[in-house]
Amino acid sequence: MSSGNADRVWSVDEHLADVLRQLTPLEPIELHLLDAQGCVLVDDVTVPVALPPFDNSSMDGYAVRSADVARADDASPRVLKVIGDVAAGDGTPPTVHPGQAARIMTGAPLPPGADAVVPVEWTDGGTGGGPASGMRAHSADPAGATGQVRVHRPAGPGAHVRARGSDAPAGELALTAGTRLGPSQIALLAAVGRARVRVRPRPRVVVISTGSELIAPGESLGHGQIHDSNSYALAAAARDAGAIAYRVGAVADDADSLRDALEDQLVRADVIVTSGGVSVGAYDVVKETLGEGAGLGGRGVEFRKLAMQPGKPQGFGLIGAEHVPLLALPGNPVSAYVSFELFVRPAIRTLMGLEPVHRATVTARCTAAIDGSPKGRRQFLRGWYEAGEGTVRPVGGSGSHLIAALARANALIVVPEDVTDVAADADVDVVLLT
Ligand SMILES: Nc1nc2c(c(=O)[nH]1)N[C@H]1C(S)=C(S)[C@@H](COP(=O)(O)OP(=O)(O)OC[C@H]3O[C@@H](n4cnc5c(N)ncnc54)[C@H](O)[C@@H]3O)O[C@H]1N2
Ligand code: MOO
Repeated sequence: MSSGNADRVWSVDEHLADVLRQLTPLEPIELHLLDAQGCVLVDDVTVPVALPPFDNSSMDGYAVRSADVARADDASPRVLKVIGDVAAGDGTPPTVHPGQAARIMTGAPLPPGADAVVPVEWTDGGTGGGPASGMRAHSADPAGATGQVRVHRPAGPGAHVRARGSDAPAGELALTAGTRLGPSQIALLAAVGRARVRVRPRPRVVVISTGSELIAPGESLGHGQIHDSNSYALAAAARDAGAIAYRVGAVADDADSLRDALEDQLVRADVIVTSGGVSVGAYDVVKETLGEGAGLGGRGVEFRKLAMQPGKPQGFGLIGAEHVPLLALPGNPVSAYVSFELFVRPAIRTLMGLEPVHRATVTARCTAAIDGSPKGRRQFLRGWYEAGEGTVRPVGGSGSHLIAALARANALIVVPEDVTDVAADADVDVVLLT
């Protein structure tokens, strides 16, 4: 499949729909918790054991029987016998009988017999003096776990006790399928004892830039050469979208080199993104190679013209035995990046099962006039969006080589197909890039 109906001009929405229609979310796999960060859970997770699993203290203090301290006050502190320490992790705490207290640490299990905790600040801390501000380290003062304690304030039943299951009872739904795993969801999974979870994995996105003029950053330029910025931009954008990016260095404008690179990369790719070589020049190697099927199998790549600026020439298809989606983006740096945001990012998010697949679009007041937007093409101008003011201003011009202006933008201003001029202070649609 080389170019389909070469004269047909596709709208942005038609191309996007065609790409997404041909993608299916990746098969779920089981991953360690941290490897699953940012991924979508595919199963409901229930709480296997109550959280917390046992009644425990929320304060450093003394585990008591609440009836013993019901009338304690500064004038007549209640004196209790200290029978030992209960530290966090203690499996066999002593039983607290009437008239007794056990020194207890935050998170330690409430000992049998006790039904409340008195914070150490409400006691003399076993010193025989005034209210304590804390406990001395057990290593420095082992005697603190014995002797007497004077309690100055009452603690009712359940005071400073975190009841078993008060966070999440056993059997309760912890997380529902479809939840994206951020740090707090990972905290909950770990807390309920899950080490691994089934999620849709991050797609492995192989980024290949093409062009015999391209030199790696860090190397000095000869005449006619430029640094390869697209493979960096696209790999970074792929990561930002949630993918694992494999950046392949620039491939020369030579069909055999590109075919070799694709054959090498197909085994590890869930998506392939190329940049350059898709317009109408004599060295447009991506079009030349993939348009002829590349001998790579799959359904082939179709090259199209889109009614957009930048990003007019685009290729899309499924290649190789595994029908790996390949998006061939134009080489101009702004065209490549804008195309990524509009088509590749939604593709990545679709494969991950993430919603929404698109960047947010808002309406904003455009503080400067725009003129000369190409008729019949949806234009995406770079802009700076001020959320607090609800305004946007164009940054740089419309040229698709303006990388410096792109780096100062945080949004794309959308000028519709049927609009060529926008008056200052008119409302425009803005795609937010952050
Ligand atoms: N006669 C016509 N010429 C062009 C047309 C057209 O319709 N008729 N379309 C123009 C448009 S629009 C675009 S976009 C570009 C797309 O060209 P290609 O995808 O074939 O890209 P290249 O020719 O390889 O490169 C274009 C431009 O971008 C620079 N480039 C390429 N790769 C990188 C990279 N990795 N890092 C930095 N810069 C890169 C390259 O040096 C060129 O300057 O075609 C127009 N021409
Ligand atoms: O479509 Mo090209 O991307 O206008 O520069």
